Amino acid sequence: MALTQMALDSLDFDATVALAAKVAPHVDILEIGTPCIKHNGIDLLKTLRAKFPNNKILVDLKTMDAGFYEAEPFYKAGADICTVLGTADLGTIKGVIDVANKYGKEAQVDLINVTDKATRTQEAVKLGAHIIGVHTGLDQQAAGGTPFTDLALIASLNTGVKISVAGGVKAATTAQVRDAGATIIVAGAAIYGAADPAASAAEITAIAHGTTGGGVFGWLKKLFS
Ligand SMILES: O=C([C@H](O)CO)[C@H](O)[C@H](O)COP(=O)(O)O
Repeated sequence: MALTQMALDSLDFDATVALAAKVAPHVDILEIGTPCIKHNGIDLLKTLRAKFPNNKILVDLKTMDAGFYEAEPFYKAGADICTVLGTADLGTIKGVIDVANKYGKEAQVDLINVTDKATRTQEAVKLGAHIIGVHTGLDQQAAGGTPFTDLALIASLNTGVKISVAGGVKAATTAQVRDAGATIIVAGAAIYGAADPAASAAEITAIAHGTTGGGVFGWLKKLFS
């Protein structure tokens, strides 16, 4: 069983709110992606927080400095999770963890572009990170990257801390990611690029939650639908 997170990566405020309305009933967490939060700012978080009280909201700040100072307004405005870059100084990572704890929320350390992912994960866990983010970014995906090898490495550490996985995950790979140890499965393009985003989100969540197989079962279901 893993939770699902839908990455809202549009730059358009109204289109983001409209897409969130379609997918919110079918996912656990709404993510305001980095380009989206940079373009639209904290007002978008306030709008989504008010409209979707039943979803957790992750704000993908990818903070690189001034962790406590940068993340605090977002937790105050209703974010459940903010991200901080694993490449940042340990003091920055600690700042986001500290402010998350101040508000009873969670901090996610994103391993994108971290060279020694095992060591940084252990350091982040020691600082009290709530979630480790295994992440193959959009540019890395364009060069053929996938998150599977990194996921196997981080899962093998058995830290006991939640693992979020992002990087081109789709319905066909959700079961693989779930079974490899993901606690949170992120999907962006697979949902917003689908003809029916709500149906795509529901399919991915059913597999992540384990209420449908996604493997042979999912394949047979598709064959006969
Ligand atoms: O975090 C992301 C990226 O860095 C831009 O903010 C994406 O939201 C994340 O990669 C999930 O999107 P997909 O890879 O399209 O599933």
